[in-house]
Amino acid sequence: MGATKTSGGPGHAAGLAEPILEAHGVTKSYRSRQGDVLAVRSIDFSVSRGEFVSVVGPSGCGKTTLMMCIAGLLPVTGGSLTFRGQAMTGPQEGVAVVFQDYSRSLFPWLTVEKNVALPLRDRGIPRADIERRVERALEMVNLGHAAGLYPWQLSGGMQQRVAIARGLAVEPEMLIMDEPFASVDAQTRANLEDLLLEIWAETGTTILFVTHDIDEAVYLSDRVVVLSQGPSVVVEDITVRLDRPRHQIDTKQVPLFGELRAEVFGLVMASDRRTSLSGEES
Ligand SMILES: Nc1ncnc2c1ncn2[C@@H]1O[C@H](COP(=O)(O)OP(=O)(O)OP(=O)(O)O)[C@@H](O)[C@H]1O
Repeated sequence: MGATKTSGGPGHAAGLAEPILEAHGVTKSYRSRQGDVLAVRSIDFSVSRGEFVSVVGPSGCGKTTLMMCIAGLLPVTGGSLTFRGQAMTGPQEGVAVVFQDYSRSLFPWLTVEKNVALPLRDRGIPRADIERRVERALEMVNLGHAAGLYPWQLSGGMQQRVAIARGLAVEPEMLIMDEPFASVDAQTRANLEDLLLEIWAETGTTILFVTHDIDEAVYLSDRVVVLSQGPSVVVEDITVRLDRPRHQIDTKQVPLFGELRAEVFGLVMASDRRTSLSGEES
């Protein structure tokens, strides 16, 4: 299965041009005892329906902050965010979030199926519908057999699959994933990446994915958005024209994969270096 310079996948089907998310001049600062901390300076980018977009940038540049704003969990300080053309003022029905730390996001006293059902109960979804959605979401992450187990009876990779199932059960139009595979070993990570690509192809859900891993960003995405050192701006928005479906070995051997990887790596390093040379923290 060779990967070439052509594109494919749900994000490249008809309708790609329709933006589901738009960020215009998004600014976010935090109040602290030492004064205001500007985390995000002015972010402009958009995501089309069905796209898989990764966000990378130096540590502390404001990736999580930006995702929290896009999820509607933090108010922006300036600029605007629109989801499906409507200004966002808080959490959206059609958006689900999966965080890195599954050990803190799953409730140990609830079974796997109850953990997955939780956000559906919060949304007042009828019981029969909840059962159907939980079953389907667990099947999608190959955990149908584990519905009655507790999180502490599962491996790290399985727990992260439960967290993904919980996001999928909401049947979101957009799934935000903040370093979801950072806490698992390399082999599990590769398996989870491929599982996520299969789910994306099957559901057509728009995915906004934060990662520190540049190979992962290039491997998974239609586009990689590179942020500067914080307070962040978008320094580059790179289109990944690698064939789909992708393959852990074959895709990574294609020259274009290496070129894209080097380009993204260079941008992140340059941004980091500019900051350390100037001695600026923000
Ligand atoms: N609640 C908060 N109060 C004050 N400052 C904060 C708060 N949360 C984050 N920050 C600051 O905002 C900046 C961006 O943090 P953020 O966690 O969004 O970056 P990040 O790119 O996700 O980091 P990493 O890559 O290390 O996970 C940092 O300077 C951080 O110290």
